[in-house]
Amino acid sequence: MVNSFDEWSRLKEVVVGSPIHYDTQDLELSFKVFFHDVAYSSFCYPYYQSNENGGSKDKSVSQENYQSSQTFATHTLKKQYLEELNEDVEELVSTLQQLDVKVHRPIPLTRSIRFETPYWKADCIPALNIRDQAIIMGNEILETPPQVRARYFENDLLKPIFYKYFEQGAKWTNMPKPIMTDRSFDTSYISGQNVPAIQEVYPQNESEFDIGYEIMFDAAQCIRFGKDILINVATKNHYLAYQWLQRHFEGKFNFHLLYQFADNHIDSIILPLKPGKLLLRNPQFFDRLPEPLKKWDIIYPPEPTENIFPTYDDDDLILTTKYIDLNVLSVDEDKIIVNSLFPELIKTLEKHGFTAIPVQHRHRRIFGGGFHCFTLDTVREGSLEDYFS
Ligand SMILES: NC(=[NH2+])NCCC[C@H](N)C(=O)O
Repeated sequence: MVNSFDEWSRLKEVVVGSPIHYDTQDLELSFKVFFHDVAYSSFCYPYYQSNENGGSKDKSVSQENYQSSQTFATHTLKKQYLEELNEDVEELVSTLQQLDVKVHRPIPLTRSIRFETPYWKADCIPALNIRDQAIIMGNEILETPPQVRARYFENDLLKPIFYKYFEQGAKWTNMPKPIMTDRSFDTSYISGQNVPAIQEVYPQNESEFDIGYEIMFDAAQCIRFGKDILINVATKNHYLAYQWLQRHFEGKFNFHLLYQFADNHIDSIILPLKPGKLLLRNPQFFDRLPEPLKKWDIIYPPEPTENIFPTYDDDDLILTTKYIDLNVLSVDEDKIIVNSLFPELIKTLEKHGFTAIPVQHRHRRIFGGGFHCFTLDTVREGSLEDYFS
């Protein structure tokens, strides 16, 4: 039976994503808006630092590719990375099984699939970062509305699992699905002002189906602490989702709005490891935490260095910050699955009394996720408790 209220209590069942046929990325508006901070600004990757004003990394993408949402460039991911990723994900699965956790897997993609809605076209990606589009809120499976077009049908690959839980009595809800025309996106986060992003770089073409900003939001923008849920809001799209969630869960969960902690996901910034112990990327975030969390023991991880990552080519597209390994998965209040390639983080967690279970994860920056992103904890032992008062 679905039961998951927090990020740390004893894990009993989990879904682990599938990387099979993660072959391409559509470099179109929704992708660029989503990954702006990491892939399309000078934020985190050396390539951009030497190219501050140089614009986009995908040099192959010409201005014409941006002219319409119907045309876009495609980035092909290297086979070697995918094979190595698959090995690492399989190691994660067997580690979880050895820890007595029941592992479910999505339907793997058997081929690349191009699809079309009445409004735009995209290429399916596999259900790999399954933290992003579904959240377990107690006994309820909640599917969140996609923000990247290629991910529109991704959750269908999880349906056999969700149906099994539904048969066992789970509630199962979908937030409204967006039409996702160009103008559905609030790009003011990118401009850094209350105005849309530069239209030459992020052109938002008009469509007869424009209805204004829509609810677009990822589950990974929430972090669960029993009755209390942190929710990162960076755009009007997210704010609408916040309102939807508050109304839907009124009286059951309290949502604490974090304003622009990040562009979207926050599970490489803040992760509770057990009641009273919080992993936080760095002290810059402390002042903006909800008051009750300021009383918790804060564990700051060591600053990651470039040498813990594989060396990538200039044409590889990096989708995460260097902080991605904070994205750990707790098996219980003691055991935490951590990337073996970041031994300094393992030492830090051990110093704080945790048992680190090292699993190798090489290409987290290419595929956009760590162990927390790749998993959906459907059954944990914890219950609806108040950890904030
Ligand atoms: N659930 C996820 N996919 N989380 C990934 C978050 C990665 C985050 N944007 C970073 O670059 O560090």
